Amino acid sequence: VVTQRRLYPPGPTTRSWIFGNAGDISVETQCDRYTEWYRKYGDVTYFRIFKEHFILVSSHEAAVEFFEKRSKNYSTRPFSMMAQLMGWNFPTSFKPYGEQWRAERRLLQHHFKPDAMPSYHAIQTRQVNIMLQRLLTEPDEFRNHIRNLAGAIIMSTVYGYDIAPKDDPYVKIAETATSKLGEAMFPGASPVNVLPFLRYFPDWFPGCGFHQSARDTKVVIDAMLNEPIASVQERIKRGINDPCIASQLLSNQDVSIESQVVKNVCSTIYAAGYDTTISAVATFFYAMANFHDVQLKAQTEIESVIGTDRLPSFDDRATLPYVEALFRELLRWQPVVPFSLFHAASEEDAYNGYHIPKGATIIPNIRAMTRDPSRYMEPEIFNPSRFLKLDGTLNDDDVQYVFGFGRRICPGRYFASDTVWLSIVRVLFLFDIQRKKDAFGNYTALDSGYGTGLVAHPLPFECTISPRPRIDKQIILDSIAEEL
Ligand code: HEM
Repeated sequence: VVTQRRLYPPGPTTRSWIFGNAGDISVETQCDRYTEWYRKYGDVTYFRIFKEHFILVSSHEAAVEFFEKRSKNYSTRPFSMMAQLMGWNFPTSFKPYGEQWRAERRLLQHHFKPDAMPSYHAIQTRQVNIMLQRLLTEPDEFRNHIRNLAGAIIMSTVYGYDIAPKDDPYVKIAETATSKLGEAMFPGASPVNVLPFLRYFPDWFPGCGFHQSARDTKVVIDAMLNEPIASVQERIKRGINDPCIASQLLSNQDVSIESQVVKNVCSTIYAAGYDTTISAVATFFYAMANFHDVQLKAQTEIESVIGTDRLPSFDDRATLPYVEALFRELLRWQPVVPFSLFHAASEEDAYNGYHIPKGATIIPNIRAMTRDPSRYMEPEIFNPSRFLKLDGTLNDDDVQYVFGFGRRICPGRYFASDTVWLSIVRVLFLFDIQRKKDAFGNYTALDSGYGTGLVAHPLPFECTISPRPRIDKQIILDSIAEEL
């Protein structure tokens, strides 16, 4: 009997039949390896780690084909044993395609649809202003101010809770839980992800140190799910009804929503929205210090449209095309989630004659799409003008693909866009961001590079943030105080 061997898409040769490409790739090297593989093998690449199949999708066209045209088959998520042991399987983001996911996703979409956005503008404006005030007094602490901005906006929107300026207990819990995410999600990061039977082996067995890490994380995740929501329930009992998302979900009269669903949805917003917002705003400071001419151009636009005696606000967004282009370039230049969240194939499939096995993990290589030379000339250069037509108006590349694809596209994208846009336009208005100078008065190079986690952050770097001399500080301080 002649059986035909199924042909997988092209990809690196395996090291051995058992290991596949395990050892070729790690959390630290994945970015370089993916780049190398798609350049060598094309936009749909196959590799294997033990018996797990992976398909790396590196072009926008292929991503649209998989995740949008064939979304029925590619909208689920891969299973991760480590995520399950840690308790990191609660977020909507990691749930398999199905009823549970659909119910939670519906609630997220309801609260984050475009016409719900103005209801969050007061919170976003207030927190951006707090960040401006802190930048005036403690500019070198800018990374902390950004973390506070992101944490405060989400905690206030979701739980109606004002975080403490330093060491807030809820923020600490969420940060600890999130720091474990790489271990849970990256295929080779924990042995139990590739050899799930290891979960039945005791702690002392070689390679089973993951048990302790899983137990520790589980405690933190339980706190993240339960503690903030308990405080909202407590306030509702006392008759205090904040207009936050949690209290709306808990006191919805029309449909009773299971309390576990409320906890999942609220914590998902934190888990998905905190680190991502921090990354985008931190990249803004990094890019502005590195590409000072871009900063000047944006400031010139703001000054000519708005003047110097009032802060820009959401209503000004459509009148500032260069700032909008800068915002898009920020998302393109250093994509916040370079390899998105992995999708998986529900059923086997064929693509260009190649076999896609059932259960294969599909990796959207967003980073490669942002560096496609046929779309973006000199992709490593930060150049907002690539999003402008000759007449200075915006072109139709709105880089939405950095928020993912198809049925799993980021439901928080409008909210994130508003937070990041207001942050950048107000910081540009008020401050000059520069590289540091050395002892001889020369600007020092700024090339700290980026971390390798699920969410890409610029590694620690320094810059000088000083109020722009053309802006009357007092007028601004007064208007900030009015909006607080
Ligand atoms: C600049 C900021 C952000 C970026 C670049 C970003 C990007 C992404 C990406 C790439 C995905 C994966 C989509 C896919 O699987 O195809 C995603 C999923 C998700 N994002 Fe965001 N995100 C951001 C901010 C936010 C915020 C602020 C929230 C919450 C308000 C949020 C909530 C979610 C959720 C819940 C999912 C999972 C959706 C699902 O699995 O159905 N994100 N995001």
